Amino acid sequence: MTHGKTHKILLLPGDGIGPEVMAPVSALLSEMVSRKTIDLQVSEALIGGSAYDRTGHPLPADTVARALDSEAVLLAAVGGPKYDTLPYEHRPERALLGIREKLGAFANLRPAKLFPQLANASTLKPEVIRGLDLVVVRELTGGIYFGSPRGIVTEGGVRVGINTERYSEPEIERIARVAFNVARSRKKKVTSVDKANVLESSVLWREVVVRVAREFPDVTLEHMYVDNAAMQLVRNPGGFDVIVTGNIFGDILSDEASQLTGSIGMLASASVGGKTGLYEPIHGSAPDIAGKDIANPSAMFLSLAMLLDHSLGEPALARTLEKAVESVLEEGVRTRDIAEPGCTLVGCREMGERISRAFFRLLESLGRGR
Ligand SMILES: NC(=O)C1=CN([C@@H]2O[C@H](COP(=O)(O)OP(=O)(O)OC[C@H]3O[C@@H](n4cnc5c(N)ncnc54)[C@H](O)[C@@H]3O)[C@@H](O)[C@H]2O)C=CC1
Ligand SMILES: CC(C)CC(=O)C(=O)O
Ligand SMILES: [Mg+2]
Repeated sequence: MTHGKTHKILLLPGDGIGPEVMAPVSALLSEMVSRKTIDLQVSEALIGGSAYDRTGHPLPADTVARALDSEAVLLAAVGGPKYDTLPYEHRPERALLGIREKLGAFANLRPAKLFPQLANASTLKPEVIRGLDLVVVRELTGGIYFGSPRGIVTEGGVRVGINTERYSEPEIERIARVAFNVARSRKKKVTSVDKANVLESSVLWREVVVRVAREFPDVTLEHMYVDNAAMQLVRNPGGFDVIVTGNIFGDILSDEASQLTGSIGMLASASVGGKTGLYEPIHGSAPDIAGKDIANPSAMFLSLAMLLDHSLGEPALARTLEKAVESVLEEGVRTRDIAEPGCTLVGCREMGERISRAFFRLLESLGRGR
């Protein structure tokens, strides 16, 4: 099972439910190491509000250095009401954008796939979501979250909040190429989502995507305005294969897509483009449920699966971990967000333990565990 090389990964549990959903994943990794499933060096660092409390900075230099020195980073979530009144530079969310930028993780892949066991957990009719399987390819290090000028200024005695949406041709080209390549391994369809009827940044986005599409004649390209895309996602999600879009539109559409799969607690992501891959559930720190042991850790496990696949070259372990999540769902075990009548309702810790046990059981049945 080991490849003779020690992989190095960094865990960033963060805030709110972050440490709760990270704990069972960290335990799984420790057991993988002690069983010699994989040769791995795992360490942990601070990010977000918890880093601010301990060091006065939400993204300590030590965290950035250790992230850059790792093959992959697994991040849970940051933020919380306690930090909402801090100036932007000190906010946990700034640290999140900062680590993405420092790692050069410009392409955020957010697959939304329906586990058939959760067909009734979605708020949409089963016939609408049957077979749902799409990927949002979100540009992650540009757009309005990063553009300048930004800030709150006073103009003629009136306070004005300013943010800037901007995209350069190279930024659009590289994210478009990622999306077309992803589509090549799937149903060969890309839907580029923009607001080209009102935004110049979107006019350029569309022009560049059309140009890149010529390199991929086997992939079908369609364009959609973001307002229509938001509607089509709940009307006919099966019409999508790969959605490529900018930072803010991708953020919003992927949360919408998550609900089609039953819960935001089910959706993982991979942010790639730099030397070190960054893997995160798409959800936030969920302050409303933090500390109650009711969060769903599945997205955190599925993010580890993406890490094993994309950064560590371990697709078999990744598929086994996905199957472990599926087998626990198949047993009718549910956290509160995906509960249904007759299910076995469990907390975050127990859900995590069950996924881990299923993982090692499946590995053993494949002759890959002890
Ligand atoms: N990647 C990150 O670290 C992100 C951080 N945030 C931050 O998180 C904080 C809360 O933001 P919200 O808008 O409330 O978004 P959120 O994603 O944290 O929560 C939205 C809703 O989904 C539920 N939820 C989220 N994850 C869940 C899970 N694993 N299991 C069960 N239910 C889950 C929450 O209870 C809440 O009702 C804010 O400070 C925000 O800035 C938000 C999104 C992403
Ligand atoms: C700070 C936000 C941009 C985080 C978020 O909502 C996300 O990346 O999905
Ligand atoms: Mg989001």
